[in-house]
Amino acid sequence: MPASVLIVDDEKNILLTLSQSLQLAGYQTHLAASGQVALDVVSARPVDAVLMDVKMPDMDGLTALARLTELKPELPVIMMSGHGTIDTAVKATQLGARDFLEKPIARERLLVALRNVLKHQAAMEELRELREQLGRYDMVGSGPAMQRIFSLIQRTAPSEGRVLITGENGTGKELIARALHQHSRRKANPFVKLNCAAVPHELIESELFGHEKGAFTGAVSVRRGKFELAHEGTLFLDEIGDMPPAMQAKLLRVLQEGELERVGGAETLKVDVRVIAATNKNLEKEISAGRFREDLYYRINVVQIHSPPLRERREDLPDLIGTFLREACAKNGRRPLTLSPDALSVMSAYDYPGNVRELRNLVERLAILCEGPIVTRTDALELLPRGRGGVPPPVVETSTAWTPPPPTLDSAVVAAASTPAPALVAPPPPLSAPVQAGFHPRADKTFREQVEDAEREIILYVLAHTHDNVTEAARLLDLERGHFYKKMKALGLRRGQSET
Ligand SMILES: Nc1ncnc2c1ncn2[C@@H]1O[C@H](COP(=O)(O)OP(=O)(O)OP(=O)(O)O)[C@@H](O)[C@H]1O
Repeated sequence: MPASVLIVDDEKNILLTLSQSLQLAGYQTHLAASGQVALDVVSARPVDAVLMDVKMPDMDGLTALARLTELKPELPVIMMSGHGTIDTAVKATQLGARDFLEKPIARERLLVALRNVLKHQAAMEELRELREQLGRYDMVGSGPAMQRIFSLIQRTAPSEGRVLITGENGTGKELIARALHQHSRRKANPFVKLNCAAVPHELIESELFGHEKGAFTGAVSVRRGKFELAHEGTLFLDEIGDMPPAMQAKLLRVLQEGELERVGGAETLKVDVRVIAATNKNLEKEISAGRFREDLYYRINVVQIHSPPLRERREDLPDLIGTFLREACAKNGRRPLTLSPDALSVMSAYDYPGNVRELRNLVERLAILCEGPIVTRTDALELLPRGRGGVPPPVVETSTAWTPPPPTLDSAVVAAASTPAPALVAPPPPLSAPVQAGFHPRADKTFREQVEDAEREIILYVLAHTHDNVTEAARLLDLERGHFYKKMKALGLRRGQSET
């Protein structure tokens, strides 16, 4: 769609000349002979940029500029004047104008200014989108379920096929949708999301299709809907099972014909959008209950990706916890925490009814509250809600130690593209460390001896984790290197013991 520019000037000749120049350069133009008309146009039509004269009768350009920025803060405005003084230019910039052109305006100068503001606008939108997505693209997990998901993403993303993502809340459905978009041919275009459960039923139509000014009470200006905003990109319809039946019929029409009308509008708009839908409901049951249209189900369910609950893929827990712990420590400005194997087994036994979202929150809480450099079994037990999910296992001797997180989706997809082998992500070998960080009171030892045993275990564990790197081990335990050596000596420890 060509960008549309609103030109505002009380001189008809100027309006026509500028309009002609812009149309020749491929822009769509709207004309307004006064500030008030400009405000009306902007609230009635989608406009991408405004070119406005400063000196106009009735409402001068600077007043109109102030009102415009109030109405549409993101809309770029270029001011122009034949009597331009530095003062006016400064004032215009303070009021939010993106550029200031002096009349008579050379065509080239005008086109450059316009290109710049539109480019800047697009970059800002991209940045906003990127910020929103930051940290949400990397999909962690290397177990069979995640490998199946990676493989489906890899095969489905480049196609135009609609995808239905199913799974409980917090299992990563949105991440999968974003990954599909990121690895599709549409990735340079918008990814737009609508959560059908979060919008009141009476507003969902205007959210999806947009509305004209005055279409209903509160429609004070024209608004593009999510379909229009996602043109040439991807529209992610989250919680589609909550879409009201009347809307399901309208959605079906857009999916079949690629056409829609804004609410209250007569013009038919063509849209090119790939729809990805997600639900935590069983849509087949919803169809049997008469709450979901069968024909819509078949339209959206070309490929189905199921994201299993976390309790059914516990093998991903070490990677997820490791990644979240690293992120949370960095975010909260603290040194990386190390998770003891016993803390990991406590955390692995819990059921996570809120799935990965709950795990992420719990780990962030750990990164804030845990006092020592190592997360112990006690820390983990204190963290988990009581009476829900799995029972923490008894303390057992374990050699399961820290495993670094595997590659993220990006590298996994690349790897899979060059190697058709079934394993998209090869989990790194576990570190073999004879570790036991739990505490068992013993009658045959003094308190001092038991403290020393515990110190010995911690030091051996950290040495195993750092492959016997004493400097790194001391850093992890927050000890001076010299002090750490002394401690090892006092406890009868030497390097190399941790590997045995
Ligand atoms: N495999 C994963 N790797 C890393 N983070 C993940 C993974 N899966 C989910 N998450 C994180 O868990 C949180 C919830 O994920 P997301 O919003 O994608 O779930 P959802 O299934 O769409 O949830 P809802 O159904 O409630 O909308 C996010 O913070 C996301 O980054």
